[in-house]
Amino acid sequence: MIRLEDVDKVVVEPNGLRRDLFRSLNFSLSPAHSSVAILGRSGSGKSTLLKILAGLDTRYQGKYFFEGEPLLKNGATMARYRRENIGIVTQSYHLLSDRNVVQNVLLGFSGKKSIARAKECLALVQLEKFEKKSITQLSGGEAQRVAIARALVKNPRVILADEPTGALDEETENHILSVFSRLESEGHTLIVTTHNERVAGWCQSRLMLSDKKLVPQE
Ligand SMILES: Nc1ncnc2c1ncn2[C@@H]1O[C@H](COP(=O)(O)OP(=O)(O)OP(=O)(O)O)[C@@H](O)[C@H]1O
Repeated sequence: MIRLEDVDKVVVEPNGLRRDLFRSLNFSLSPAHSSVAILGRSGSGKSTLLKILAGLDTRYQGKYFFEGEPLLKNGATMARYRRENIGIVTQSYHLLSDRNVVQNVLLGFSGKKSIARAKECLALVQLEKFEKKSITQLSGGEAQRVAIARALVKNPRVILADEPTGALDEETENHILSVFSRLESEGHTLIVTTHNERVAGWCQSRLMLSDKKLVPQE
C-alpha cells in the first residue's frame, strides 16, 4: 500500500554540520499489514520518518509510492494525499486549548454530518461524554484519545502515531491499545513509533531504525 524506495535524508546539526539520517532506506507496507511498530534509539529518526510518511517532510531523496503509484513530492500533491488517506497523532497532541473536545476533533469542519462523525470518533475512543469538556481539563490519556479521535475524523486508511503511549500509565496504555485493536478491526492501518515494548509487541510487525535503515525485527 505504502512504499518508500531508496530514501536519503540529511539533517543539519545545531553546529552547522550535515549528517546523514537515512541512507537508501526502504519501507514497504502491504495491505495485509494492519499495524507496524517503528523502533530505534532516541535521535535515530523515528519522528522524521513518520513526517515523511505523512507527506509533511518532502526534503529527501527517494521515491514515495501509494498503491503502486509514485507520488510527486510537491506541497499540493502531498497535502491532498494526506487529506485523503492519512490521520496523524503527533507526540504533543497539538490540541487547541481555547476549543472544547468536539471542536478539536472537528478540525474546523462544521455541519451536521461532520459533527455526527466527530461524535462517532469520540465514541470509538470511549469519550462520548467528553464532547463539551475543555481541553485544559483532560488527563494525559484523555488528551491522547482526543488526538486519536481527531486523526480518525476523515476516516483515513492509514493512521500514523508518534509515541502514542509516551507519558501514560499502564492502565491508560491498555486503553489506547484496545482503541488501536478496534481501529484495526475496522480496517485502518496503524504505523506507530514507540520505545515501549508492550506497544511494539502488540503490533503485527516491527521495524528497527538502525544504521540509517529499517531492519525487520522478530
Ligand atoms: N528539521 C530538522 N533540522 C535539523 N535537524 C533535525 C530536524 N529534524 C530532526 N532533526 C534531527 O534529526 C535527528 C532525528 O530526529 P527525530 O526526532 O526524527 O528522532 P527520533 O528517533 O524520533 O527521536 P526521539 O526518540 O528522541 O523522539 C535528531 O538528531 C534531530 O536533532
